[in-house]
Amino acid sequence: MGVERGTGGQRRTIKAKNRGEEDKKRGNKAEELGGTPMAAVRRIRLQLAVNLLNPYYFAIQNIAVMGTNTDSSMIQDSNGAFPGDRKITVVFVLGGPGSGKGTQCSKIVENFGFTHLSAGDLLRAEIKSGSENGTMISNMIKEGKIVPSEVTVELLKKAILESGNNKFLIDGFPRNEENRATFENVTKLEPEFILFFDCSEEEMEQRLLGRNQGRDDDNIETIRKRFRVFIESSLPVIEYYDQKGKVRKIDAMKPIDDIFEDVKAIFAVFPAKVL
Ligand SMILES: Nc1ncnc2c1ncn2[C@@H]1O[C@H](COP(=O)(O)OP(=O)(O)O)[C@@H](O)[C@H]1O
Ligand SMILES: Nc1ccn([C@@H]2O[C@H](COP(=O)(O)OP(=O)(O)O)[C@@H](O)[C@H]2O)c(=O)n1
Repeated sequence: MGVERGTGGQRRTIKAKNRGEEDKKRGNKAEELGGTPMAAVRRIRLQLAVNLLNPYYFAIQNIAVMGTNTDSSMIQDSNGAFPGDRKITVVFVLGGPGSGKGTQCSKIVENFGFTHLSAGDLLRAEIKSGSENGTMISNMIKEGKIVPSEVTVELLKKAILESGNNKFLIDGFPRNEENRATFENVTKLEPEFILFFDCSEEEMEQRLLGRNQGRDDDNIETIRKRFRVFIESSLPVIEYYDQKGKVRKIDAMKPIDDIFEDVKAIFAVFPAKVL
């Protein structure tokens, strides 16, 4: 399956040569935002170094992949005690801004008992919490840029470890190659598949302008920047998984309930939640 941009817009296949370009640009542009992203990464690395001196932290953070099942992984602490023999299932939910990822995730949660982890929601909660990374994250989101992966992966890892569930929809992640590689290195978790919502820019733009959630980034200028980032940085990740046969593409131009019928067919491999 070729991964193409938009159903109704100009269709073009995005080649892997774009991969990494946004990451390079972001590195150069980081200083424009006061050098804060790199400072945040340094802070996290320093914190990790301090944490490694703490035996309890080491015990809960040492995620080991057990067994030979390649579709799912077992995640355990170094003593085999926390969080127990949890078999973790991860589905990445990707698609352009406004393609309907969050809307469909809520329905999957209701019907299939997954826990929904939206990378964007976790980042926005981090801003609200008054975290020292808050200003940097807020600046990146206002610019439609991708927050350094160390920050986002830490938030996802914490949410997974704190959850009692073992099935996760990770929405809006991985958004670039760095997100993907960092998550894989840190958690050793491999997604079951990637649910990809394919929608034209025209439709996504209309939806975002009507979303009305008071988000700083749902204005026309930032929306267009987010579309560019999606094409340059996120589509190559979808192509990467497509080459592994892991992409389940959904026509996201349809009405919400029709889309969910298609989603349900894909999730039929998982047991339905007992209501
Ligand atoms: N299939 C659809 N048709 C029309 N509007 C939709 C559809 N899916 C979602 N929406 C609306 O579009 C907006 C963006 O949807 P959302 O799920 O927040 O997208 P994403 O999480 O991909 O950014 C929301 O206001 C939502 O209610
Ligand atoms: N993996 C991610 C996900 C979101 N983000 C940031 O959060 C913003 C909003 O992402 P989102 O997933 O909540 O919303 P949509 O752009 O999909 O509507 C993005 O434009 C990025 O600035 C990020 O940096 N890294």
